[in-house]
Amino acid sequence: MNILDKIIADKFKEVELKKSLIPVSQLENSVLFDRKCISLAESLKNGSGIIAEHKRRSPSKSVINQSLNVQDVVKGYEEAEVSGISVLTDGKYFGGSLEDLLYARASVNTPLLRKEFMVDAYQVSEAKAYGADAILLIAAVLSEKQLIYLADSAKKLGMDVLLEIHNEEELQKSLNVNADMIGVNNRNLKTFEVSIDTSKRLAKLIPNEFVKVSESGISTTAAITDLKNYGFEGFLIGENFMKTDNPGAAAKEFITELKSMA
Ligand SMILES: O=P(O)(O)OC[C@@H](O)[C@@H](O)c1c[nH]c2ccccc12
Repeated sequence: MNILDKIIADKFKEVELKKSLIPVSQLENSVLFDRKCISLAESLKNGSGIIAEHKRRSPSKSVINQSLNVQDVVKGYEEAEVSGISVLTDGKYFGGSLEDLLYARASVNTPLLRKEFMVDAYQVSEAKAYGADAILLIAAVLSEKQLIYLADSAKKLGMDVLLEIHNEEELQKSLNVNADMIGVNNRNLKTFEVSIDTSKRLAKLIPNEFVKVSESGISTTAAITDLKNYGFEGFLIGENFMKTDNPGAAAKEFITELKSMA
């Protein structure tokens, strides 16, 4: 079993357990469930295009930063004028939680992406109840049918959908999904290999109705300029900011540099 298979197997168990503890009706009755979402896709088009991520650790890097407070991090990101903030909610492999998402929501108005391994519509309802504006769907772990169903579930609740692919085959099964954005993950989740060329190769195959997002392994403003030439409007950056003592300040410096290049 590769790491992705392990994560998904654990996720199925986790979701079943949660369903037995908190019925979906309880999620639907929560305060944030009726909150109007802010579109992440629109925000990307109108701003810096940076989606900054809150990520404490990952299977590929182990510890990135365990000593920060999520509220400070997201406030810093908002001050830096990021277009969106991604909050990892997986506990076992990434050290995140739904509480992180809730605290983030209480701290900022910037669109929030729930970064999670979605396998069940229950998690889509959770995302809404804990304040997300958008969800991630990973084509590598879902069938076309599941992708369509989960995306429709999110759209019904007013959330945007970022659909993640990393090869041609995954793009093929994504074309009929009601997603707002297609994200090319430069990191292969099975081998952890990172190559920005993956984004460049797949860019021309992605229909224009989707906002194009490049994910992972981005650490320079030059990479962004390069990716913009391939039609990308969104750039998901985690480790490059989170490895510093002050991710907000790092994001601010990065975005200031980006602006000076435009
Ligand atoms: O830290 P990086 O290399 O900047 O990557 C951020 C983000 O793209 C990455 O965390 C990610 C992309 N897709 C995912 C799916 C699940 C978990 C994590 C991810």
